[in-house]
Amino acid sequence: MDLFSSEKQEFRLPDAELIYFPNFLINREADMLFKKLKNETEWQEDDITVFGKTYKQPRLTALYGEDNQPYSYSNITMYPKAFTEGLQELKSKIEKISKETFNTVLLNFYRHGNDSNGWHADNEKELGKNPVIASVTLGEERPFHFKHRKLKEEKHKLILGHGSLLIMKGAMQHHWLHQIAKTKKEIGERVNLTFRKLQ
Ligand SMILES: O=C(O)CCC(=O)C(=O)O
Ligand SMILES: [Fe+2]
Repeated sequence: MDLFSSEKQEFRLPDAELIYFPNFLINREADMLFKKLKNETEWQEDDITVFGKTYKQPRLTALYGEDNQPYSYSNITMYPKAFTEGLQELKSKIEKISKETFNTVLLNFYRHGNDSNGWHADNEKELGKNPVIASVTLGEERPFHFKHRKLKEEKHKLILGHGSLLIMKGAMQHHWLHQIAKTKKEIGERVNLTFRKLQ
């Protein structure tokens, strides 16, 4: 029996459901997966255009999916590679604990503290009405900031640790924004996976 993976924190928030499993993966498993994903993922470095100016996206990304449906966000269109066995295994484990299903995973590789993911919501049309997003963290822990679009006092931070799983669901992607901010601290690498369901 895995005592750790059943430990669960549920956050009561207006217009959102947030569930956190700090020890979703045991350390040894998380260490192995971090190395494997860091080395074997087909990472890409995309350009983003903001107000007519083009920048390098401040992190590496990769998309894997069960079918060939492309995924577009922030003026970037990504074409999925086929799920690997390792990703498939992780997906099954998440589906079991969350009782949800997923068909796509977007991976982010934060190389250092200057890599980030700016304020956004995962509210693309193809994710359906109330997207369920399952987010796994490996490697360096980073704070995950989230704030309500209208209720200004609703601004929070959750430290996402190595081997953790965060589920965002309900109306969260309509009413809240989230980010991984840059930091000047000397920190290590982090791999994040967000499992999603494209309709
Ligand atoms: O790196 C994270 O924890 C968040 C990633 C994220 O928000 C995204 O890929 O949409
Ligand atoms: Fe996101």
